[in-house]
Formats: sequence, structure tokens, C-alpha cells
Amino acid sequence: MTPITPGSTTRYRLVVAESAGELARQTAQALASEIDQVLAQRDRAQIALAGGETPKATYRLLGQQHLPWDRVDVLLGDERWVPSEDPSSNARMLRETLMAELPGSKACLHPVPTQLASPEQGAAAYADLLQQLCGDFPPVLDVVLLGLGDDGHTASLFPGTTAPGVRDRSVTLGEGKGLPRVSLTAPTLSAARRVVFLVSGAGKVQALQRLLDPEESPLRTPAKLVQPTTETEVLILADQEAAAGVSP
Ligand SMILES: O=C(O)[C@H](O)[C@@H](O)[C@H](O)[C@H](O)COP(=O)(O)O
Repeated sequence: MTPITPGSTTRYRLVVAESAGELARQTAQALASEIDQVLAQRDRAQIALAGGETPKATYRLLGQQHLPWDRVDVLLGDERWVPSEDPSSNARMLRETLMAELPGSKACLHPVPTQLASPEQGAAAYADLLQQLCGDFPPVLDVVLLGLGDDGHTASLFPGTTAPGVRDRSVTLGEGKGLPRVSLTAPTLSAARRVVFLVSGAGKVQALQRLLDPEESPLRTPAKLVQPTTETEVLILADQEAAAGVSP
């Protein structure tokens, strides 16, 4: 594993919404616009979406956007290693939000195959899928939507675990919140053409401040490891609660 060095030159654009509801609307619009732009130039779009609680309202609104969803490959930024019907499954959450009804239900969801015998097999299978859809390492996704944990993790790159330091493959094992996980790695997240963070709630104030701090250590805040190689800025969509500690 490559040592993680503090500091980054990543440029962030922070957009603050007045409420959680407005944040969901703005995020759904931003994602729909990004997908639209990709599909104007290519046959298919590959996106990776965050799990957790925050994006649910966004995904319900995104699934109502009139896009050619059958041309959109939806992957997961990370997945808990649980059966697909488990309440903590991110794929289940996507089926119940983004894909709950037309037109979003036409999207091509590619869940992490948690029916396989082990997380190791699941990670290897997901890496093969990413190579098929997005090319050799690092695979290039069109859009990645990421959440931000109050401890500075994103996807399943949790501080104090080995996952953030994995740089030689596209998918890795992780552990967090008491569950084994499969996660896209920092190089894969960084290779995406467009990276969007979605951050909501007072509990994320410190994590967001640290994410925006160029001197913050990725060891303490692994979300800092998402550093787009395409020099594009990272868009951070937050509500006023989460952005309360950010100096104007
Ligand atoms: O599977 C997961 O848990 C997510 O992918 C994870 O990275 C999430 O985005 C953050 O933990 C924020 O979660 P909340 O939105 O629930 O605060």
C-alpha cells in the first residue's frame, strides 16, 4: 500500500442549499444534468452512487427525471456485505428510491454480488464488471456521487482501516459501522470524470470543514483521497446545517 501523504491540490466548489429538501432537489438536478451531458456524447453513461441515508430523497427525485435510463449503468460506490433484501443493503435502498417507479426503474442497476461466497469474491467480480464497463485500471466512471461520514469517511474508506490506502486495484474490502463491505478505491473514485459530494446535517460540520481544508490529513479524513485526476473541481452540495462551520 502506498503511504498516504497529507495535503491536496483538489479544488472544491461548495454550493449551499437552504434546506435538506432544496438540497435533494439541487442534487437531483445536478446529477440529471451530468448524465444528460454524457448521453449527448456517448451511448451509455456509468455512474456510481452513494449509500446511506442522506441521498434517499435525492434518488427519489432523480428517478423522476426524464432521462433515457435504459442507457445508464448504475453502480454502487460501496456496499455492505449483506443479502440483497437486507434493510442495510445499498442496492435495496436504490431499488426502493431511484428505481421505485418509472422512468428511473428503467436504469441498469449493477449491484455488488453479495450472493457470492465471500466479500473477496464479490470485490473481484465487481472489479471485473468495472473493467468491462469503464476500462482498465483505474476504470473511468462518468459521475460519482459520494456521501461524507461524520468521521470523514466516504464510500467505505473508513479512517483507521486499510481500505483508504489501497491504490493498486479498483475495488477493495472494507469494514465500517460493524459490517464487512466492498468499496471502490480512492484511485477509482479519483478517476471519475465528475465527482459530487452530498453532505447534510449538523453532524457533518467538522467533516466538511476538514474536507475543504487543503492541509487536512487523508489519514484522518479519507474523503480527502478523492482527488480527480482530470483536474476538474469537486462539487460539494450541502445544506446550511452542514456548511455552518465553513468560513464564507
Ligand atoms: O454505505 C454507506 O454507508 C455509504 O456509502 C457511506 O459512505 C455514506 O455515504 C456515509 O456513511 C454517509 O452516510 P449518511 O448519508 O447516512 O450520513
